[in-house]
Amino acid sequence: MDGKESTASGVWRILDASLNRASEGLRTIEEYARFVLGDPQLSEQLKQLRHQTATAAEGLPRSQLLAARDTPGDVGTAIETPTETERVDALAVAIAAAARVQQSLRCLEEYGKIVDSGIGRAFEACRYRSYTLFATLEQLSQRRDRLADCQLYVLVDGGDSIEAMTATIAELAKAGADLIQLRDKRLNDRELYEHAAAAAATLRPSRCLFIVNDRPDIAAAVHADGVHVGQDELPATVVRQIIGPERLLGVSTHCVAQVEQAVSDGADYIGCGPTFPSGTKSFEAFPGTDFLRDAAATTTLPSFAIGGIGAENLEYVLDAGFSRVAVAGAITRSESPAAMVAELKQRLLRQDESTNR
Ligand SMILES: Cc1ncc(COP(=O)(O)OP(=O)(O)O)c(N)n1
Ligand SMILES: Cc1nc(C(=O)O)sc1CCOP(=O)(O)O
Ligand SMILES: [Mg+2]
Repeated sequence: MDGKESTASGVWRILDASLNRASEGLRTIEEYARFVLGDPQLSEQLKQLRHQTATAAEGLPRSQLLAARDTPGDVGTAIETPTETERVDALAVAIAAAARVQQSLRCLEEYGKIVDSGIGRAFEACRYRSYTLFATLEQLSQRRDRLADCQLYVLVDGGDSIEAMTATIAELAKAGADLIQLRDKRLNDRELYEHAAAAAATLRPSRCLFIVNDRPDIAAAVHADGVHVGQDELPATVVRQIIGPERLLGVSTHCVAQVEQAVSDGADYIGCGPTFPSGTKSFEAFPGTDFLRDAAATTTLPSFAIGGIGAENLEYVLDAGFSRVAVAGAITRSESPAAMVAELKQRLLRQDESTNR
């Protein structure tokens, strides 16, 4: 082989190896989105990118790629970096795969230009698309991580004053509430914003997440951790556009069809209820614990049972397969809110340990 020929064969070997690396990496990431995150939208988008990459590769004759392949003669197969053999968790696997995909797409783009400038452009489009998709994957994974250990969600209203409300939520967070939602239908926009800003500032140094009910605009304005919307508020997909990729999005569900819709709309968690008659909000129908069982069988998304739940009926919720609850009256109407938070939390944690969630 003369110098020219060996350069040409080297280029085909790069293209062959890069194509294999890109498609294997994309499949690795797709499996994470599908089986770990269980996110239908992201899985579909990753699949589309895998297909787009395969389409871009149609410009590279397969016979030529195969003819240039020489795995035993590859001087790089024996080179291993220390980090290559270590992956701490599934996300680390996906992130490492994402880095390999981007490097491979860049190689395909640059060396593909030698074959045909159109091929370079096709792989460039794949690379740009991968940046956005991989960022979405990491952001989604981070949101899920934040919720992973959250079990007790407390809904509070604005109280008699901002000072009284912040004192209450600080106490609840200290006692073990994992998430606190500001839900107050009496306040006007300005008042709600001021209460939410104070609540967000109070909880920011704690490990307790702060969620605003109903209002994505206010959640974003006060830098809350997330927003919760029901079936009568803006659609979840629109809410996501308002709050961005980093904030949590919770959706109320009352039947299995709504659970499925919330999952496909990209909710980070769902509320499932009403479970029992509630002193906080009146309902005409109660899907009850049957719905909790159905919801638990439908999704792996963090799911909080809600509606009339307290120490006296928690066992029925736990029996239905839930180890997460959202409560208002059981805490706020208790003589000792902090003690009630501690009691519910302890029982939820015990349930979690026994079922090894
Ligand atoms: C955690 C959680 N689950 C359900 C709800 C109820 O939301 P929605 O149906 O929108 O009713 P309102 O709370 O707005 O009256 C919730 N707020 N939180
Ligand atoms: C606001 C709300 N939404 C529900 C639903 O099922 O969607 S139940 C509910 C009331 C929650 O308060 P309490 O714990 O006092 O019953
Ligand atoms: Mg609502």
